[in-house]
Amino acid sequence: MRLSATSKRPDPRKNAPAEAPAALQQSPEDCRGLFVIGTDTGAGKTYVAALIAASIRAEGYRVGVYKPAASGCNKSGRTLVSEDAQRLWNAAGKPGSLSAVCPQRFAAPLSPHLAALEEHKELDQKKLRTGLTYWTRRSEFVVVEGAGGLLSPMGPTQYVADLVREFGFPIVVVAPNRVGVINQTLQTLLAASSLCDKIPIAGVVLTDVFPPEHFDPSMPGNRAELELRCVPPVLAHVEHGAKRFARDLRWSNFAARSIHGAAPTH
Ligand SMILES: Nc1ncnc2c1ncn2[C@@H]1O[C@H](COP(=O)(O)OP(=O)(O)OP(=O)(O)O)[C@@H](O)[C@H]1O
Ligand SMILES: C[C@H](N)[C@@H](CCCCCC(=O)O)NC(=O)O
Ligand SMILES: [Mg+2]
Repeated sequence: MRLSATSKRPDPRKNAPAEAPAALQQSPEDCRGLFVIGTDTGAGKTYVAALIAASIRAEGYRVGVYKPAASGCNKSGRTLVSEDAQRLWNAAGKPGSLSAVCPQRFAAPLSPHLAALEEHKELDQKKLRTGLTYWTRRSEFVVVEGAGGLLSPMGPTQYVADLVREFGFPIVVVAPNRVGVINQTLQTLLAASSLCDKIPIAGVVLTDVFPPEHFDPSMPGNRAELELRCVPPVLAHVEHGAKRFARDLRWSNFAARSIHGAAPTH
């Protein structure tokens, strides 16, 4: 770790300052990260990514959170608010600035580039990538959340998978505990191994998106089925409403530096 000021880990019991002082800025290539993808939109990425960010923060690290673009944002006065960005930012302890968590926000609940077009704008491909540097410069760890699934479009010819490949952080696949999850998870893992073949897959996290009263008979057995069929490990099963992971997982150990040395800056 090449921190210019100190290599000592901050005391997790003390409130970290909202903004890391300039002296704590580090080389972006030292930042370790995870890229949280889902089997689909609404799979539970934000819920799980927030728990991961909070867990790494509780280990005592400075955590950044990044969502390259969000759609389906709500209007608050004249600005568009991404609920995902807010949740991630809160979980990470409100580091840096909220607008840097998700610099490109659009209203329509569509693929971000189509949502941008609805507003007569263009999704800025460069900013999707450079926005990450804000976090890699000031954080020991960064948790990135995609939009939709791995093959959800991020432009006319671009996909979430392109960002996963370019950022170079290990993948966490979030899978919703409902009937259909086996097929969706295996398809996502296949797509990742084909489109992002150099990127390690840390594992799968199953999450109870529905409360117990929405029981479907696949729910009790989905974890075992996934464990049987997936090559990467099923790292966790997050129960509905859980505030933390049931098992004490050190998420910092699953995160890694970008395989490219540094995440892209252009
Ligand atoms: N373990 C859980 N307990 C309670 N609610 C959950 C859990 N996991 C997911 N959810 C809920 O399921 C819904 C979908 O989850 P979430 O918003 O995290 O999905 P997403 O994959 O981030 O979606 P998007 O593609 O819009 O980013 C949300 O209402 C979320 O609160
Ligand atoms: C509107 C959704 N919630 C999501 C975008 C999902 C795009 C899915 C496109 C597709 O795969 O068909 N936006 C977001 O994560 O910010
Ligand atoms: Mg989300």
